[in-house]
Amino acid sequence: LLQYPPELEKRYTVKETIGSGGFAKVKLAIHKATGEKVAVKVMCKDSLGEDLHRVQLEIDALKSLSHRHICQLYEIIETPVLFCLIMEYAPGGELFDYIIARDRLKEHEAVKFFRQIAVAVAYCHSKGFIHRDLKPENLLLDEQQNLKLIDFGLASKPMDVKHQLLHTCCGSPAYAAPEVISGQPYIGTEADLWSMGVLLYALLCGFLPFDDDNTATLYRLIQEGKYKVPDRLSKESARLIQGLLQVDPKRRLTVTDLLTHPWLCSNDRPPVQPYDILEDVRMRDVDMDVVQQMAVHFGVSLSDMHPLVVNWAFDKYTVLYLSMLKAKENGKIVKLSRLWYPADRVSGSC
Ligand SMILES: Cn1cc(Br)cc1C(=O)Nc1[nH]nc2c1CN(C(=O)N[C@H](CN1CCCC1)c1ccccc1)C21CC1
Repeated sequence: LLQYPPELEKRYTVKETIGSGGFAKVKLAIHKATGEKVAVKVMCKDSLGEDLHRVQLEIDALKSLSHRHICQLYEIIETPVLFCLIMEYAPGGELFDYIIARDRLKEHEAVKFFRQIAVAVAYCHSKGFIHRDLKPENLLLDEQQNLKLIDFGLASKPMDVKHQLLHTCCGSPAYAAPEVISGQPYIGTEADLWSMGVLLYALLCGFLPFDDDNTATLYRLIQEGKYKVPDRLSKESARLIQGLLQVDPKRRLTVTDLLTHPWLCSNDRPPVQPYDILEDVRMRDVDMDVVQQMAVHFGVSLSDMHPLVVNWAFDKYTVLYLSMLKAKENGKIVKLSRLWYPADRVSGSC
């Protein structure tokens, strides 16, 4: 790959590639100031072609979404030829590989994961975003075996998320809703819920409900909406899958039905709290201890540092604040070294 931007090299040590697909490459990197691992999604502008607008969609979505089950955007470094998205690193890899390694998940583990996915999708919908590509490949495991939703490149933000009709047929065919593949205008939230049904089936069975090498056959199977339910599935889980894999989107469960479904609140798990869906790191109070450490690091006053953090510019202040917060939540003590090169000092009063 061509040389990385100086801005990236200065504050990150770029390591090996951990993912490559389509028009992007994901590298592991170390955030020098905190020692924390991050993932850098690098995209060359000139090889993006008409995918450039997808990157813009993904950036807009990621800048608006901040939730514990969505892979957090930390910093954006853009040059005339490159986009570099510095993002949260999930060391557990893709949920897809996790399922394959175990054949299929036990019910109690599927409940745990599916609840996290449901809360993440409910949060996205509440912020007006449709993911449109929900599948196990787009769910990563973090160090605590919790899920992080990624790949918002197909996401869309219709004005009225509940009623605005979408037209683009996109996402992976096996997870696509009947109304999406039939080319009719469809409501994004309803299409995401169908994909959740396919996802839940894959978690519990280890294979797909609708699968065929021939795409035309696959489409027919999806539009018929007939699939086999293995006997070993519990009645409750089979009923939930049936509620999600309704060919008629008007008969399909909504995300609210989903969050209150008995199967999700089984094994004495408390019902999902409204906070779980509204949580936004930015709406939480700013952690003033972290801001104070940053002020010392940059050699400025707390009152100069605070506005730079709550500015959420996805710049070197945003990544430092979020990286420190994550380390703190993981019980790690991060000692920020004092900056010696004045050029890096905060511009303005100092
Ligand atoms: C695979 N793996 C194994 C370990 Br250990 C860690 C990982 C890993 O990927 N961790 C990780 N942390 N944060 C990220 C990743 C991967 N990653 C990704 O965004 N990964 C996606 C994976 N998509 C799934 C279907 C098609 C591609 C990707 C998108 C474009 C190009 C390459 C990769 C981010 C940046 C958000």
